[in-house]
Amino acid sequence: MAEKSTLSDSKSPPFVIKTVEMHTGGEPVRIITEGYPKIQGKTILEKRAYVRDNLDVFRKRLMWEPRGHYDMYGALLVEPDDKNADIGVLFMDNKGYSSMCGHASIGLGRYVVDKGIVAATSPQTELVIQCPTGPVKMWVDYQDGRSGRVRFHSVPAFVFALDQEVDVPDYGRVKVDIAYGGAFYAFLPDSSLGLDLRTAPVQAVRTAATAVTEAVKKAVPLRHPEHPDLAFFYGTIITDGRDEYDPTPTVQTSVFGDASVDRSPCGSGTTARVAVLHRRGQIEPSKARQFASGPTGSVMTGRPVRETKWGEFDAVIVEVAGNAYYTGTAESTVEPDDPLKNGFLVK
Ligand SMILES: O=C(O)[C@H]1NCC[C@@H]1O
Repeated sequence: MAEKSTLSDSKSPPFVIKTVEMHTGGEPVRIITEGYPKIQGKTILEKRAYVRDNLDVFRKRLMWEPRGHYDMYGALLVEPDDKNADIGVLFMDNKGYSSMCGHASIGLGRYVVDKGIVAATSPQTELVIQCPTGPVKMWVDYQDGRSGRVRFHSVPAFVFALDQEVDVPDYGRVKVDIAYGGAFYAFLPDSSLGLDLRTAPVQAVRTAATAVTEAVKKAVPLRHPEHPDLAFFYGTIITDGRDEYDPTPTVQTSVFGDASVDRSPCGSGTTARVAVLHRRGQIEPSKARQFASGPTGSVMTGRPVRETKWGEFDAVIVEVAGNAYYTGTAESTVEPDDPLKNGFLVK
């Protein structure tokens, strides 16, 4: 990387990182477009490990305050090593680097088309994004020179455990379903935590979901069909318990990373939840279900498309769709003598 764009602590100006800012259903997507140091590694998982082990200060500077905020989310474009992919992406949040992110992928779908990284075709443009979890195929609506709604098929989603019992301090013994939708999530209804998603303050949901996450992490060793690096537990999604098909949205709040609250319905979580609903016979390919975010009410749709296998797991390809919008651009800078230049979080 050119000296000029390093975020180094050396004397003068030089640090400038450019970003395009979007949101999907209210959840921020900070797309890093210029100024990141060179990322080493052949495979996308090697690149993810490289940024985690060598460049984490850049994540903190862009995700944390004062340039970001507690619940900020970012996407870093990288060279794909999958020859069928149009771009590669690493995801970042307040804690680290996830393996798949639906809301960010929806934003990226538009960005890739609008930037001309993939030539736009009407009525929709097809593209593939290589995520750490694997390839995500996308269709971006494109009409009259404008990109719009985005649909994606992530890697096969699978149920890891149904009705897994865990002891959650302060909440008691609860049953969770655990599923993979590009990342591992636990699901449980609000009623089993003594909450009502429609009225509970977001802080109460954040606290309860985080307690479940900690309990599941302690109690349940995960297995990923291909990579031990992907066998990490990402978050807990509290639902309104309305699992049986209904044309009105079912509400869910996803709490992931370091107790970050998703403003969107959570695309990877929706993928995982559809796998659970499919396993329980509660959703059909012909009837997409609407999933609404607890904090904002924004909606994504999800439906199972076809059954498949991934390693030892019965799996399903899930289609999720949603809308992302641009909110601006930014150039982030650092002054070497700023005592808070590396970012901070106020909890
Ligand atoms: O849409 C998603 O998949 C996510 N949103 C923030 C955390 C998850 O990755």
